[in-house]
Amino acid sequence: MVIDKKRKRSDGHAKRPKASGAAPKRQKSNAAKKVTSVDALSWKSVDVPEMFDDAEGFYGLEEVEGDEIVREGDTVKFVAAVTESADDEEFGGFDDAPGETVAVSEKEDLSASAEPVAPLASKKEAKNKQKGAKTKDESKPKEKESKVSGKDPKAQKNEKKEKEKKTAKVETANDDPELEANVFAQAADLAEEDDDIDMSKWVPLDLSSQMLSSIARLKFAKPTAIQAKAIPHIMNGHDVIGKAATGSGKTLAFGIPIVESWLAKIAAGKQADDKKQPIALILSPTRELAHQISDHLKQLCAGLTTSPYICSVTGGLAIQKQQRQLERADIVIGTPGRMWEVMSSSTPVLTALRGIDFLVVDEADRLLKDGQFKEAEEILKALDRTAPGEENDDDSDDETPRHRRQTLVFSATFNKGLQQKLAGKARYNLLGDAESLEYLLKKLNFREERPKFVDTNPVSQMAENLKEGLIQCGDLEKDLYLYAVLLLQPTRRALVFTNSINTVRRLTPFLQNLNLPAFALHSDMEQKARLRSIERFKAAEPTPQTSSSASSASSILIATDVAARGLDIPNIDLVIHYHVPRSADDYVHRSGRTARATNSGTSILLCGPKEAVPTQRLIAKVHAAAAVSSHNTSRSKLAAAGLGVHTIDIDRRLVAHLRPRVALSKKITETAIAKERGTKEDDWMRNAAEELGVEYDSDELEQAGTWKGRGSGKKQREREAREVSKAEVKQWRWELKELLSRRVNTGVSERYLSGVDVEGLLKGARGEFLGQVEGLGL
Ligand SMILES: Nc1ncnc2c1ncn2[C@@H]1O[C@H](COP(=O)(O)OP(=O)(O)OP(=O)(O)O)[C@@H](O)[C@H]1O
Repeated sequence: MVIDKKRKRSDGHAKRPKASGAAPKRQKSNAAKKVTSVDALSWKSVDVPEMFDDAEGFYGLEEVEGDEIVREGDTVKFVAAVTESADDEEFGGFDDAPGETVAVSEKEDLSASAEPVAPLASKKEAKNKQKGAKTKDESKPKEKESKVSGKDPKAQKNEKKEKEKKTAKVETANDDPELEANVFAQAADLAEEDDDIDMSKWVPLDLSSQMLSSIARLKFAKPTAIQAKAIPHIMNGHDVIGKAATGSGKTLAFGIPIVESWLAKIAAGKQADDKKQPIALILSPTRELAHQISDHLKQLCAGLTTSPYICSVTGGLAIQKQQRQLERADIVIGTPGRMWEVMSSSTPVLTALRGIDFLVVDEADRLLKDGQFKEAEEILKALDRTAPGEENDDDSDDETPRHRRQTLVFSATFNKGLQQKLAGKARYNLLGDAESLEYLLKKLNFREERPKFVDTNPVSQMAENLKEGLIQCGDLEKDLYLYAVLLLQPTRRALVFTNSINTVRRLTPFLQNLNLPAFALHSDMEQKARLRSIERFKAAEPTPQTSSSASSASSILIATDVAARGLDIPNIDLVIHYHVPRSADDYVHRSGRTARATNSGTSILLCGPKEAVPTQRLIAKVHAAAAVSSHNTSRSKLAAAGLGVHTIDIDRRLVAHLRPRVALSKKITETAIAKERGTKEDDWMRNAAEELGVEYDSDELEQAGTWKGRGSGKKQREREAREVSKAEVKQWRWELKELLSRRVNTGVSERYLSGVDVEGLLKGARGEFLGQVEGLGL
């Protein structure tokens, strides 16, 4: 049968039930049908790429909700939906199952440099913003703007054009081609855009005209809340502790005043080229974040006639090169481990860094409390120590703070007690807290007794446009539900968080076997492999959220908490917590990888029976403050209600259809992992035996190592998996391929399919659905 008409759902989206709140109800559509003529169906044209203009056949045919093609004998009938009703079905919950052992926990030092990232608003968006801003208050702001720069807007525009021309010639501040390429591509894009943008909302911050035009190039028409509040304090010379939701622009909140200060120094001729003196040191907990901050600042500076030299100092890259870069750096962004390595081995570098005007501690709560505590503390001590021969040198007090610099501390999460301590309202208990965050923050030696505390999200820590959901499932069903969510939730990029490296190692091939584009990221990976994963994740062309009710992501990153902080990757619209995070703060940061800036996004917790209690506590902690302030309800009640997080009522019959393919993929994955592990162990034992000069017999050792204690079941399964033959695995692969070549039948009667082009109808690229599915209802 050839159908050359092209049709599409008129609303462009799969119909979804409304979020059901706390009550776990499932809704299902049950449309009445009537036989109708082909022309009476709601045909709609769809846009197809030019290359398919002449194509005939099925291309462009999409499911229309409720419409079906029925063949009875020799007659083909078209059946259309007339009405729709929904009936509710009680959610029965799932059977408990033994939990998966989370074997390897991750060390929190991180690696891999991320390429520059900074989603710039689309041209259309920018124009809309601009229009909106201009119609609101047309005349006043313009006056103000010209007052700031002392020039009329036309002159400013010309000056801006001139600067753009010059920028192309300006010596670039970077010489790492890998890290630079993206920055310049984006800078070039910006240069193409010559639209005027109303910057009046920035005027109260009293920025230089150079800076304003640089921000205009980024199309940021107004400062975010944290920028509006923190920038004036920093520019007035205060120490600042800034707290604001994830994705709310904290990087530029400290970046803009630092660059402004550098520009002022240049203008005053204080920054002599012969004796380079960095102006700022920014400490970041992860390499990815360090490179991202560096790229973000470079983008900001791309519009300046002269740019500060920005360099990142992180592990995984050649140390000699970084030492050379440091010698001419104006702004240094580093991870504590590598920073300390470089500083402690070079007196000139150390001396230069002692003269910085700004010390920034980004993601302070994490940087200062985990494995990097030691190095961070050493760096802080070294910065404050007065070097022999320098003024104020005093042998009796080697660690006299010089109080030259401003200290800026930022994060989305600071606990309440700490906030009070930082604001000088509580006493430090140094003796009892030697290893605590408070202690180290004391070490920061703020030059003011009371640093300015800016909190733009005192009530809720979560991003404004974030939807949160929870799916209850058995521990051993998490893989199944992960796969179902990835198929059911329309997504461009999805980020899946786990608590262990082993789970990342297992889930990545598991999803790949199911034809999903999954990449891994954890701290045990080689630096280059980590970089590649992030690049691939970012590079995959995001498919627009389609009308199809089952659209899988263009790319999926499976990561440990190494990706939880700071990463700003565009178009992540789904975060899945495969394991419930270890702390409420981790939940906030993980979820914050989506719904950034003005974008929206979804965060979904997969919760097994054993995780129910910690999950409840976590939700209560994250959301209770918001609810208490708005409803004056007790915290315990709110915790029980699972406030702020919707229980997602996923269609269990549909999920059951996915079970066979998930089971096959699991078997294939676990067999491959067991075999690989077996070979590694075998090699290790063989080498050890050789070194000891004894004969190696793997069977004998295996027998000797058999015990019946904890974990013996897992060992037994691994042993069995190692014995699976290649032919057997091949057979499983073939079966899985066959299953994946068919769309999941969501209830379309087989009767309807007989005699129709079944092949054509069943073929789905990534396990899509044949028939209507209702998504997750979030
Ligand atoms: N004034 C602005 N207007 C619009 N977008 C902005 C503005 N300032 C920054 N952004 C964009 O917002 C995004 C998030 O910024 P940033 O990474 O600084 O957030 P953050 O608050 O540090 O987040 P996290 O807590 O997750 O580290 C970036 O893509 C950035 O380019």
